[in-house]
Formats: sequence, C-alpha cells, structure tokens
Amino acid sequence: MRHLFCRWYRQAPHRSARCPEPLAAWVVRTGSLTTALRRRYGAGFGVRLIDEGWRIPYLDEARRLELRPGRKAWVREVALYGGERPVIRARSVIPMRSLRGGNRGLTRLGTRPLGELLFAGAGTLREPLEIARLRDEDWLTRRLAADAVSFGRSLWARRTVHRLNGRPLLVAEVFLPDLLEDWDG
Ligand SMILES: C=C(O[C@@H]1C=C(C(=O)O)C=C[C@H]1O)C(=O)O
Repeated sequence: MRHLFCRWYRQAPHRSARCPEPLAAWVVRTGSLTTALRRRYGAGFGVRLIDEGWRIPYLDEARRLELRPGRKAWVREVALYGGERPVIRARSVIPMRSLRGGNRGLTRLGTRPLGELLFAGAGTLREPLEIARLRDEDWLTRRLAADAVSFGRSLWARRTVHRLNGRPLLVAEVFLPDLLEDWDG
C-alpha cells in the first residue's frame, strides 16, 4: 500500500481539524509533554527507546527540515508510557549540523526524555505546531502506530521544529488511544 504524506494543519485543531476536545488539550499543549505526563502518571511515566541512529529521514521530514533528500540524520523513536501502556509514540529527526554547538548530548539520551533537554533552559525556541488527523495509510501511522489503528479510532499527531541552541530538530508525536483511558480531564 502506498504510504501517504500526513496532511498537517497550522491552525489549532479544535477549529480547523475537529480534534475532539479532551485530546485537543494534549495536542496543542505548548509546554513539555514529558512534564505533563510525569504530572499525570508520576512514577508510572517512562520512556522506552524503540530505535536510535543514523537514518535517512522520510521525504516529509526532510522537506520540513530543508534537508537534501537521502541525507542521513540522527533519528530517535520512543514510546512514552503511562503505567503499563504506551500513550505517546514520538519520532525525532536531528540533522547532522544540529548536533554541533553543545547539542551532542542528543545522541546519548537513551531512556532520558528528549523534553528534559528541550525544555531545560532558555536555549530552545519552537516553531508553530502542526497538527494532523492520521489516516491508516499515512506513513507516520504505519511507522509509529500501526498497532493502534486496529482500535478503529482516529489518531492525531503533531510535529514541531524545535531550535536547540539555534539548531533545528523535528519532533513528531502520535497520541495513542490509551492516553484518554479513564481520562478525568
Ligand atoms: C519534546 C518532548 O520530549 C518528549 C520525549 C521524546 C523523547 O524522549 O524522544 C520525544 C518527544 C516528546 O514526547 C516533550 O517532553 O515535550
């Protein structure tokens, strides 16, 4: 099956893309997801490293980072857990040039949340959020949440270009159905 590009929106999801309200609060959150998940799950929060290394980004990612297609970047994929269940799947793409200038720690994170670096000091800026309602055939769905598609519910994702010490990295997050299980708002 041909994998489609995600249709990213720049507007807030509840206006333009009809993201259901309880989820929209997570999707448009401007602070650290790590901090929010820790607040919600406490010691039940954890990061499971799925893959990390020099990879060729998808064309969608290369374009957003203005990278030459086919040029490798440092790619990190994780699942963020709330208790026993994954609630977020994340994929970060870090161009080679972004690993300079004090950013070398980005390749040595392991199970330390990326958000701890990105939201640590004043050294990070972020570009506007992009939101997507994922379709089963979108490459991001297939890559990060193929198992969640069987729930038959729409999956939502967001992506942001963060600038750590002025250097860009793309972070995409898919919000899994379990994030809203026993949601009390
Ligand atoms: C960007 C953040 O970091 C989170 C942790 C990530 C990781 O450890 O790879 C990736 C994306 C985020 O869900 C955040 O906390 O907002």
